[in-house]
Amino acid sequence: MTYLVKEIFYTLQGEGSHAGRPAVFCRFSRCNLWTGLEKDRHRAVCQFCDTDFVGTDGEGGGRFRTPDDLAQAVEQAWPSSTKDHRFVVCTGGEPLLQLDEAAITALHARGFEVAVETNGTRVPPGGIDWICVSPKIGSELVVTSGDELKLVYPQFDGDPRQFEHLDFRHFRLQPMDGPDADANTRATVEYCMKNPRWILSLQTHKHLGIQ
Ligand SMILES: C[S@@+](CC[C@H](N)C(=O)[O-])C[C@H]1O[C@@H](n2cnc3c(N)ncnc32)[C@H](O)[C@@H]1O
Ligand SMILES: Nc1nc2[nH]cc(C(=O)O)c2c(=O)[nH]1
Ligand code: SF4
Ligand SMILES: [Mg+2]
Repeated sequence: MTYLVKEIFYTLQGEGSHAGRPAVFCRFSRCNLWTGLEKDRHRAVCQFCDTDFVGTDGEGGGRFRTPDDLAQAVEQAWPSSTKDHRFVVCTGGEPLLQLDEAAITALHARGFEVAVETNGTRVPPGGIDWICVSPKIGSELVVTSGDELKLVYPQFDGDPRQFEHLDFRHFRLQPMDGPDADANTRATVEYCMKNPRWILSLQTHKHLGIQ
């Protein structure tokens, strides 16, 4: 199994329940809901993606031939040799197209707690410590339990109530970034205030000007 990775970098988790926590981000290449090419965006299942996940040419990116090669690259991005508080967020692209149990085991062996950001269309391998599912309207959601459900809002036909029966500990609503970001943020604040089951998730890294 060769892992295709767009980039690996150290920053703060910007979103969701772990916002503010130092983390290495491992951004896998490729997604099953969009090619990542602008020419295809209008016909993609997921059309609002804010991320470049094409190729392996980003900071720290590359092709990693073994689980341990991947874990070593993640460890290299962590700032200290102590194993305290090590945290990696596997994202993408869609990380569950590539992340397997062997990679998770290798990351654990180097002391990392492993979180995943997924669109919820692929069954996760065992061993993940924190699963954040962000459903995309128009795709089939197969991951119906996890730690955090983080819905980008608003999505056409995407009434948040349709997810409330699912088995997640935290329900988060994140304003859709893009041309209507300000209006989407106001709508998200209003929705959370009217429906306190949902807690606002801001993309704080974008406001902080960090990766
Ligand atoms: C780029 S995705 C990668 C992980 C996975 N493919 C997924 O969709 O969850 C990481 C997170 O960014 C969110 N996201 C993507 N585009 C966004 C946008 N325009 N505004 C707000 N959140 C966005 C996704 O919903 C997801 O929670
Ligand atoms: N700082 C920071 N936090 C994030 N949380 C989720 C991200 C993602 O792209 O998956 C992301 C990201 O790209 N940067
Ligand atoms: S599913 Fe995730 S990575 Fe794929 S296009 Fe949508 S937001 Fe981007
Ligand atoms: Mg991002």
